[in-house]
Amino acid sequence: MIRTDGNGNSVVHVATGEQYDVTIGKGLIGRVASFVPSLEKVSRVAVVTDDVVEGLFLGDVTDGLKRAGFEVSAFAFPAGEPSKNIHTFAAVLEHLAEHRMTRNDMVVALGGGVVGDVAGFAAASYMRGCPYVQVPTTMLAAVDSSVGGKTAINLQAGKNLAGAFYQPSAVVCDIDCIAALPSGEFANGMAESLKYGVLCDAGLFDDLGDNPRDHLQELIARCVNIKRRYVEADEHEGGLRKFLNLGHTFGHAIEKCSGYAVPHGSAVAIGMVMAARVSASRVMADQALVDRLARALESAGLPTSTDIPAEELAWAAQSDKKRSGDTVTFVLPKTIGNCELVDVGVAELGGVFETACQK
Ligand SMILES: NC(=O)c1ccc[n+]([C@@H]2O[C@H](COP(=O)([O-])OP(=O)(O)OC[C@H]3O[C@@H](n4cnc5c(N)ncnc54)[C@H](O)[C@@H]3O)[C@@H](O)[C@H]2O)c1
Ligand SMILES: O=C(O)C(=O)C[C@@H](O)[C@H](O)[C@H](O)COP(=O)(O)O
Ligand SMILES: [Zn+2]
Repeated sequence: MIRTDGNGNSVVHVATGEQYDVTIGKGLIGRVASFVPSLEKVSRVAVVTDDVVEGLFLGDVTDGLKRAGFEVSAFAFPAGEPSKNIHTFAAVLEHLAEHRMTRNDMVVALGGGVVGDVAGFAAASYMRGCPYVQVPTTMLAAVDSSVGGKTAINLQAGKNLAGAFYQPSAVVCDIDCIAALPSGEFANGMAESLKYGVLCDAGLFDDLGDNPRDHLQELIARCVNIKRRYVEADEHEGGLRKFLNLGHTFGHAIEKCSGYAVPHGSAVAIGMVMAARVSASRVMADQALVDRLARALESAGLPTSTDIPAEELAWAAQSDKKRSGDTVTFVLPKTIGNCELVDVGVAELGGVFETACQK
């Protein structure tokens, strides 16, 4: 459910084991503390960010936290997916220890999905878990990565191979930050937003095509509310939550094989079109679905194909986390608004990727 608070912010309550609110509105960046419950035991706050977001919003966030009475430290690492590794993770942990953070003190993840995943995993691990707050500044982080408690880093073998399920204490999304995003980064967030439409909401899929930057608060709240439903029903991904991986088995392989030159949102966009092609080849969907999905993604400024050879992608997909024994789970769209989980044998992966890559 989406409610509106007294100040016009949209609020989505996430009722996982640890419950929290996602608050979406204007001008929130300097008031993060006012959206976090139970702060009485917190005295120190460590803001983790990247070196692009540092120059944009770190001052506002730290000033607000200091005004609220906290001792504040900051740690910024180089922006981008290549930083989502064990060295950055270790450096964040060392920062928390050097600043004498206790298990009651709080981490603030200020930035996009990379910051959220690394800082969230550090919060999950530091002293076996300290509270953290997600402050998403990209569209992708606003609609997806800041909600649901998946945290992770990449290993040499692939994407998100080490991590934890660890819910934040609050998510505070200032749409003024999202409005300031360059178009390429906004587009990456549109891929995950359109994903929700393909999964379960054809109306959202259409509405996202209608000048989304003019309706940011409403659209972000609708996306978060959809993610909430999957996460509440299946917090640790035993079944239903697997649907949120639409486009990701292909997408993670594209990211890895490109040396992370293809950003996550763009890889998911290509991956969703690949999934639709595989659906069509199995007569689960028609070609019109492939074309409609590709058109929507292209209109949002996203790529829909890659030149990486199918066999390289199939090889990378074998180390995907969604592999279980000798099968890999794919999410295949049937219509806009309806998808199915399909297990594919590892021996069939080559053929699936050949089909997926046919333009
Ligand atoms: N945990 C989850 O559930 C989940 C879900 C989806 C994606 N992810 C992960 O999220 C990551 C992708 O996140 P992303 O797309 O936000 O990438 P990102 O964190 O790398 O951010 C993209 C770029 O935008 C910059 N930036 C951030 N906010 C900005 C702003 N307001 N204005 C200008 N520049 C800004 C960043 O510095 C960075 O250079 C991937 O690692 C992906 O695996 C996780
Ligand atoms: O929250 C989820 O569940 C998701 O799958 C959201 C995805 O968009 C996200 O990219 C996630 O990190 C992928 O999950 P993974 O378990 O395959 O790493
Ligand atoms: Zn994703």
